[in-house]
Amino acid sequence: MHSPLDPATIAIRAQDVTLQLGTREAPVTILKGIDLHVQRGQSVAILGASGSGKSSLMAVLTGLERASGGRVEIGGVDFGALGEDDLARARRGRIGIILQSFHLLPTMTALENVAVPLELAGQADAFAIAAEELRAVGLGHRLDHYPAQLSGGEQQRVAIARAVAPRPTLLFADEPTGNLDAATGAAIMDLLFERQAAAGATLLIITHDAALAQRCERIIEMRDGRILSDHMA
Ligand SMILES: Nc1ncnc2c1ncn2[C@@H]1O[C@H](COP(=O)(O)OP(=O)(O)OP(=O)(O)O)[C@@H](O)[C@H]1O
Repeated sequence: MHSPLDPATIAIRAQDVTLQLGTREAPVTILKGIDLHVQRGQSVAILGASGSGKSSLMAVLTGLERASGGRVEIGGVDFGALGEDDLARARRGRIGIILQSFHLLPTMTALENVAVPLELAGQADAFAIAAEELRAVGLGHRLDHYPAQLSGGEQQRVAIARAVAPRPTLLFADEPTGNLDAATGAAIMDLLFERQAAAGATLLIITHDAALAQRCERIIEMRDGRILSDHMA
C-alpha cells in the first residue's frame, strides 16, 4: 500500500509557492503561498473569481512560469532545479494542456496537429499513435481536415487527443468548454474524463462552472492568490 504522500503516487507537490510579476519598482504578488498535493489519477476543479490566480497557478505547475519562491514538483521532478532546456524536455513528456481556444496550428491537418508534437518528442510511430488517439475521440473520419474545416467541438476533440497522446502525468484544462455550447461542452467533458482515465493522468480543470466542478473528485477554490478551500466533491 502507498501512503497518501508517497512520491510514487503524487503527481503534483507544491510547497509554499509564490509568484511575483510586474516590475522591480512595482512588484505584484500573484500567488501568495500555495500548498498543494494531488494524487496521480485524481480529477481536480479549480474555481475562483476572475483574477484570483487560477491561470497563474496553472502557469507555475506546468512550468510555463517559474515560481518566485517555494517548490514545484511534477511527477517527482523538481521543476525549480531544471535549466530551461531540461525544463522544456520535462514539460513535453509530462504535461498536456487544453485551452479554451484550442490553439491548433491552422496549416496542419488534425492528424498532423496531434502527430507532429509526438514526433518532436522523439516518439516512434507518431502518426499511427495520433490516428489512434483521433479515432478514440471520434474523429477517425476527420484526420485530413484542417482546423478551419472542423466545428468548435471537433477542434476541442483534436486538442484533447493532442494533449493525451504523449501519455502525460498531468493534464491541464483551462476553461475547456468556454467556447462551446452547453450540449457540446458536456460531450467534451465526458470525453475528457474518459481519455484521462484511459491515460491514467491527473486532471486539473480551471472553470467558472460549478456544475462542471462537481464532476471532478476534488474542488479547490482560490481567492486572491491563495487556496481558500479544498475538499472532495
Ligand atoms: N504579468 C503580469 N504582471 C502583473 N500582474 C499580472 C500579470 N499576469 C497576471 N497578473 C495579475 O495576476 C492576477 C491573477 O491573474 P490570473 O490570470 O492568474 O487569474 P485567474 O483567476 O486565472 O483569472 P481569470 O478567471 O480571469 O482567467 C490578476 O490580478 C492579474 O491582473
